Amino acid sequence: MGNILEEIQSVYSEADRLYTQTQVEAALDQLAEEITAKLSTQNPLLLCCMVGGIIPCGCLLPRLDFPLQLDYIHVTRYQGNTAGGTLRWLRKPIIPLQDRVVLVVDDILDEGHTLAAIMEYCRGAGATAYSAVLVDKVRDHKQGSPADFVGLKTGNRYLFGYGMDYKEYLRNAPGIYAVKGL
Ligand SMILES: O=P(O)(O)OC[C@H]1O[C@H](OP(=O)(O)OP(=O)(O)O)[C@H](O)[C@@H]1O
Ligand code: HPA
Repeated sequence: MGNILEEIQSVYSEADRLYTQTQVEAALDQLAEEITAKLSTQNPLLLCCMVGGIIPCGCLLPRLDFPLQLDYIHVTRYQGNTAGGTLRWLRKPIIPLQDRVVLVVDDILDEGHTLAAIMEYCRGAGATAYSAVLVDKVRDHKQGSPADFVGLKTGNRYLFGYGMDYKEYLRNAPGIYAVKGL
């Protein structure tokens, strides 16, 4: 246990901070404005993608001052690793999606596999589905469509903070950071 905590501390202290907390909060304000303009009269169902979506979704909710419902979905392909693998479906939403406007909220769009699968699932269940991500990582090969609402863009580095983890730690880091060397 000692070793992992030392590793986390050293990753944190050596990381590059790409966006400060103030910058992320400003991006969340902007994201919420765009979502409000598009969905405030649509009685949307927000789907928080666990685990990383919990912070962006939790930050957005009080900024979305109109009627909406909240449920969550849990699909994972990184499982504490810094490279993605196969998708594992751990939890589907309980609230029916048929004929609903759904907004899927996640922390990051990276290779795109996770969001593409979730959007396909939502549309297959009869929803009109939109997506919102706090971070869109700019990279060559992306699966699926771009997100409908994007907070911030980054280069192709391994990130943590505001929901994004390094080995399941550092989701709570108050800013968006890139791991040194990754
Ligand atoms: O665009 P992709 O390359 O598919 O990666 C993006 C997904 O990866 C992360 O989830 P992860 O599987 O790590 O689960 P977590 O939310 O529990 O960290 C992140 O929260 C996104 O859902
Ligand atoms: O850069 C990342 N950081 C954390 N989790 C992720 N899931 C996909 N890409 C990332």
